[in-house]
Amino acid sequence: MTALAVEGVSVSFGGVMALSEVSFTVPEGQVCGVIGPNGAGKTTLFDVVSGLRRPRSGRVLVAGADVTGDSPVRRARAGLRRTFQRTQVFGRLTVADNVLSALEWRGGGGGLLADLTALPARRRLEAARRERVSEVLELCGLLPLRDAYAAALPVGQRRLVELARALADRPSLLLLDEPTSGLDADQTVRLREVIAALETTVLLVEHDMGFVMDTCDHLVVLDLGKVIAEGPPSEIRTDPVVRAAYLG
Ligand SMILES: Nc1ncnc2c1ncn2[C@@H]1O[C@H](COP(=O)(O)OP(=O)(O)OP(=O)(O)O)[C@@H](O)[C@H]1O
Repeated sequence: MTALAVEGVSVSFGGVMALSEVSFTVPEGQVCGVIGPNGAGKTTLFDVVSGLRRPRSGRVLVAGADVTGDSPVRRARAGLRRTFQRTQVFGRLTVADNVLSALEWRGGGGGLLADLTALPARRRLEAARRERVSEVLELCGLLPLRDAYAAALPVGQRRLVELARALADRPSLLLLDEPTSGLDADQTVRLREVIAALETTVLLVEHDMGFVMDTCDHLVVLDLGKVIAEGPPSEIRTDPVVRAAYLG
């Protein structure tokens, strides 16, 4: 099944075509990297897929459903999660509570009465949430830091907390914006392992070419708002058009 389809998407800012008739598809379970030089349109593409920006023309389909007119919140409810170039975590919450809060928004149902009486169903749900938090923290190598306040962490660890938050609810489509930025070498290896272990479809934008080549199944290369090449990393690495435009 196709997890994501971008069909003829164009975005312009004044006279600048940030995206021009961009089309590509990402099959379910694939890790797809979007690369390109500065100003190629990568962030704009992420904004269109996550719903922060409406394209002038074209469509975005998630799991076959046209979401072009849907808000970011609606897309999140449909299973899309995104991390940002600048990390977004709750500094005053612990690492564990950051992840727990990413699970909270569905609510446990039953309202105040259920809270007060701690109905068995409510307790089971709470236990399942806590278990999921531990699972995700372990996956991201954050278990030893579960009680640390996020604000006290260096940027690399905060980035992993943001990733853990994005993974908590088992997203169907995960968008990662510059995920290695701020990570040290060990954390970068951990990130690669986490992504490899996921069954989720991933779309990522990244400047670290070594990481991209090792992590992605498929690459889409943008230059000046246009797709100039796409294919597996081994082909992209040697593509003369890509080398001329980007890799040098
Ligand atoms: N809000 C905006 N207003 C005007 N022009 C914009 C805006 N956002 C992006 N652009 C322009 O659109 C083009 C694509 O920008 P975009 O940020 O999507 O590229 P990028 O590939 O993410 O670049 P980088 O790698 O530097 O983050 C650029 O020419 C940029 O100057």
